[in-house]
Amino acid sequence: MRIAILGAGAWGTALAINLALSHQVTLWIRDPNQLRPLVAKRINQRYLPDFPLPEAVQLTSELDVATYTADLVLVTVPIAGLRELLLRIHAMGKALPIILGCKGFEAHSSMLPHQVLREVCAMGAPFGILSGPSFAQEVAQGLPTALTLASDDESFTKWVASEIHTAYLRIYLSGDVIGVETGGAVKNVIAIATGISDGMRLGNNARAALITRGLAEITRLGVALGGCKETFMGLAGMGDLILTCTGEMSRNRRVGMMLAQGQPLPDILQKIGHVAEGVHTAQEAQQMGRKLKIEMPVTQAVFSILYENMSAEAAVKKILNREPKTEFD
Ligand SMILES: NC(=O)c1ccc[n+]([C@@H]2O[C@H](COP(=O)([O-])OP(=O)(O)OC[C@H]3O[C@@H](n4cnc5c(N)ncnc54)[C@H](O)[C@@H]3O)[C@@H](O)[C@H]2O)c1
Ligand SMILES: O=P(O)(O)OC[C@H](O)CO
Repeated sequence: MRIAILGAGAWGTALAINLALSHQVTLWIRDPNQLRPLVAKRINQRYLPDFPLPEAVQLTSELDVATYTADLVLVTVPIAGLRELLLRIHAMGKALPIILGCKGFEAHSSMLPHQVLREVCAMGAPFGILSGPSFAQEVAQGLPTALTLASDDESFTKWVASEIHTAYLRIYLSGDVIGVETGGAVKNVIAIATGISDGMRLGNNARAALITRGLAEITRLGVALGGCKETFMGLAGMGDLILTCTGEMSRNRRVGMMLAQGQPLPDILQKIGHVAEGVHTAQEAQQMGRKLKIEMPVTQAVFSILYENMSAEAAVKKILNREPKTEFD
């Protein structure tokens, strides 16, 4: 199969390396200045160093070249670039089957990735969401990884899963697009919270509490948005939450650890040099929680630290001083 991967950050590059084992892969790079060194060295030095691109991966910064003969398009740009990219695809006038790999809510509209897709490309081509616990470096290394592929179209997910699963990449199917996307978006906010907690050396008990109560608020929001409760116990819910809250490779967790050291957010983002989707998603999730009257104390705490100048110490105190309540709503 011919697969176009649109977005040459860590995630797009890792998927290109993995999928090139069994498919013809073209990797689209938005920035021509990033394309030149990639073509010359065949290593994505900025976003995924140490992993050479197999010869089979073709490289281009021309969107029509990348998608011209593609049987499947995998979108791996950050959510901030999703709408612009989809508008460009739409303008080409082709109804391409698309898998979305970004995690977050769109800034200002609070839309999930598939909602942006539906708004921009109402052309009726099937689409799906690929999510779950997956650090790009480990996928590039060929280490075992399990992902969830969600779509309204079961025959489409079955076809895509049969094509993209490999010996080390196992794909589970789901019909719950909203649940899978909400889990992938909000886990990044909770990972910032656990990073803050670990950076403050609040201990293992505090981290376990944040993960568990974080899962409770992700589930409340996801169900209110139309997701299924059980999805949040799966790979795109609890699975990705555990990975991102505990894995040293997580950019969102690292943002939290640096916030705990008192570093200013712009400096942190510059040092990380990659997207940390939880930073913007904290804003959108906090607003949605308020609008839908859903209790999201951990998200609120991260929002207050990021956008309301609240100290991490004050945020911790506020969470702990809440009235006792029953564990399950
Ligand atoms: N890295 C991972 O382990 C991983 C795993 C699963 C999912 N994801 C998701 O994939 C998405 C991309 O993450 P990443 O890790 O590849 O990011 P990254 O920071 O490694 O790379 C970002 C890439 O997107 C490009 N970019 C930045 N702004 C853009 C815009 N406005 N329009 C188009 N392109 C833009 C950059 O040039 C770069 O190529 C995110 O939503 C992330 O949550 C990442
Ligand atoms: O490094 P993070 O925090 O963006 O997390 C990457 C992936 O989403 C983990 O599944």
